[in-house]
Amino acid sequence: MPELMLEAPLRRARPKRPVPVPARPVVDRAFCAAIARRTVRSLYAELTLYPKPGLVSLVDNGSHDDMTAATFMRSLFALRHYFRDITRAGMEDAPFTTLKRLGIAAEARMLAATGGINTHRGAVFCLGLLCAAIGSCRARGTPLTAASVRATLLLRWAEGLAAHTQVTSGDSHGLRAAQRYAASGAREEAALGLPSVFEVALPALRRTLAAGRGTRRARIDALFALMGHISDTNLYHRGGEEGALTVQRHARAFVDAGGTGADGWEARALACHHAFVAARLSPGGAADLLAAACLVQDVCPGD
Ligand SMILES: CC(C)(COP(=O)(O)OP(=O)(O)OC[C@H]1O[C@@H](n2cnc3c(N)ncnc32)[C@H](O)[C@@H]1O)[C@@H](O)C(=O)NCCC(=O)NCCS
Ligand SMILES: Nc1ncnc2c1ncn2[C@@H]1O[C@H](COP(=O)(O)OP(=O)(O)OP(=O)(O)O)[C@@H](O)[C@H]1O
Repeated sequence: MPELMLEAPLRRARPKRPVPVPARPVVDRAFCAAIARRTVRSLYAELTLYPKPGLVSLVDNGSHDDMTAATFMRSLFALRHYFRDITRAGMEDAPFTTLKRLGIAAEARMLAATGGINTHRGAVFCLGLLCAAIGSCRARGTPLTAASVRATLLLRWAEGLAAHTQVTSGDSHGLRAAQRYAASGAREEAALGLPSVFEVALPALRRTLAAGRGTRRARIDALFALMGHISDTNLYHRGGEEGALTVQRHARAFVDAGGTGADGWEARALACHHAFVAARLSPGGAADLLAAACLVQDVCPGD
C-alpha cells in the first residue's frame, strides 16, 4: 500500500549509543492519520452504497426524515480527528476508560455537527474500537490480519467491554430495547469481539470478491448477511419485535436466493428497500457493522 505506507518500518532516530527501551510504545503519527483516512473512507463507502434497505444513501433518505447524506457528510468531517486519536490511544496501550472518554467527546462533536441528530453513534463505538485495536497491533509489531485485530481487541479491552454491557443507567434507545426485548445490540457485539464483523460480514464480503462480482456487490451481500443475522436495537426501537423479525426474514430470503449472484438481485434488493421505507424500518446497526467490515478488509486485505 504505497500511498499510506502501512507496511513501512517505524521511523526512529538512529541512536549513537545504546538507549533504554522506551516505557511507552513509539507512536507513528503517519500511521494514525492513514488509519483515520481509511476509517472515514469505509464510512463513506457505506453511505454511498445503494440499494441499502431503509438506510440513508446519496439516492434517498430511506426511512429517515431527520437526516440526509449531507448530514452524514458533516458528521464524518467532524469525526476524522477522533479516529486518528483513538488509533493513537491504541498504540499507547490506553485503558478502556481513555477510549470511552474519546468516544464520548466524539459523540458530542457529531451531535454539534448535525444539530443533535444521531448519524454515527454506533460507528463511533464500533469503528473506534477497531482503530484502537489496529493501533495496538502496529505498536507491538503484530502483523495486521483480521484475526490479530480481533484477538487484540479482546485481549486488551475485554474487561472494559464486558463491564460496558452491564451499564443499565442512561436512557438510550439501545438500552430500552435491551430491557424490553432482551435484544443484545452494540455493547454485547463489541464485548464478544465483533463476531458479526469477523464471522459474518467479512466472509460474505470476501466470498463475493473471490467470485469476481466486485466491490459493490460484495458490500450488498455483506449488508444482507448482517441484516439476517444481528440483533439490531435500532429495529427494535422503531418497529418492535415484529420489525426486527421482518428485516431478518427479508434479508435471509435475499441471501437464500443467492444474494447478488442470482439474476434479478437488484430488483429484489430495491423491493426490500421500499418495504422497509413503508414500515419506517432502518437497520442502522447492520450499516455500522458493514462499515467496520470494509475497514478490516481495507487494512487487512490479504489474510
Ligand atoms: C454502546 C453505544 C454504541 C451505545 O449503545 P446503546 O445501545 O446504549 O445506544 P443507542 O441505541 O443510542 O446506539 C446504538 C447504536 O449501535 C448500533 N447498533 C444497534 N444494534 C447493533 C448491533 N447488534 N451491533 C452493532 N451495532 C448496533 C446502532 O446503529 C446505534 O447507532 C455507545 O455509544 C455508548 O457506549 N454510549 C454511551 C456513552 C459512552 O460510553 N460512549 C463511549 C463508549 S467507548
Ligand atoms: N446510512 C445510514 N442510514 C441510517 N442509519 C445509519 C446509516 N449508517 C449508520 N447508521 C446508524 O443508525 C443510527 C441512526 O439510526 P436512528 O436514526 O434510527 O437512531 P436514533 O436516533 O437512535 O432513533 P430515531 O431517529 O428513530 O429516534 C446511527 O447512529 C448509525 O449508527
